[in-house]
Amino acid sequence: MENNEQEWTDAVAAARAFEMGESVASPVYADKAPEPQHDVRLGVEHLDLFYGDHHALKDVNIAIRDREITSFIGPSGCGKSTLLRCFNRMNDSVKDCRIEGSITLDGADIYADYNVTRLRQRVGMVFQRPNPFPMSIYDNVAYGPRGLGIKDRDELDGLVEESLRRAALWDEVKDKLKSSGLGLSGGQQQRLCIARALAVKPEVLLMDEPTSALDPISTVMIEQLAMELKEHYTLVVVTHNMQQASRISDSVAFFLLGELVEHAETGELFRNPRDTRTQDYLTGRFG
Ligand SMILES: Nc1ncnc2c1ncn2[C@@H]1O[C@H](COP(=O)(O)OP(=O)(O)OP(=O)(O)O)[C@@H](O)[C@H]1O
Repeated sequence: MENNEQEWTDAVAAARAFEMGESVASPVYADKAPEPQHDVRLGVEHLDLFYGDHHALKDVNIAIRDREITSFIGPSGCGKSTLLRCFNRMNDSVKDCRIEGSITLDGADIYADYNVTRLRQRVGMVFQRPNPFPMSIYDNVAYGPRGLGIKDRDELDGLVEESLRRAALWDEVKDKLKSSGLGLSGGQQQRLCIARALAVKPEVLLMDEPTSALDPISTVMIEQLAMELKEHYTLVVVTHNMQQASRISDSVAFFLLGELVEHAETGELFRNPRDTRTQDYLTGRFG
């Protein structure tokens, strides 16, 4: 399946969810991970993930802190998106995907007895390519709340406006809320998708290469937006863009071949990587 088809399928699956009610040692530097400034929101312990026989994540341990931006970097195929998708169980629908270990959200194991609809309401996702639904701007944002049973027009109006404001799009679209979301520019569409994710009042926002399909100006807008959003949300961002990771992240995790090699404060990781594999990647020796 093409990537964008997969993303569309995932986005629809997430939205629909609202309607239904080789063996590698532990991360070398796990003990030197950044000192927590904020509470741990997502905790990953001894996570192994297999796609059939393929061991895609290997004994991953990481703590994702609240109201910070954590970026995942690493060469293509190292497992960044796979881990991101575990956080709201988007891999559940992947045939032959199996996980071992635990992921907790505020201490509760999301792979134990956890309501997946509730999980996807608390943990929203923004994909690489903007994927507005083929409906009006208003209906795109109201889609999730309606799926959660909100019917009151004033309440929906309030949620739509608040979400579009938070996504820094309100001023640009307030006079054309009935127009199709597909008529917006790429950067506006991505902000619309962020507004759509915010409308169900999530606590965590996952972003999978959210700017890789955008022009530089739209990229800057999304980066600024992400930095504003972290005041209220926990953000996890997959990016191939090292400058972006260094600009927006509080901490950065470097993955290689399914292993979390190093997780450190952003300045520390870029200035003083502890693992030679991280150094080699950052200096362009591979990847
Ligand atoms: N649905 C799937 N079924 C089988 N294998 C998969 C599936 N999704 C990913 N993989 C494999 O798992 C490994 C990790 O993939 P993943 O997409 O998580 O990597 P990534 O680091 O996000 O890569 P990229 O930067 O290219 O997006 C790769 O070898 C990939 O081919």
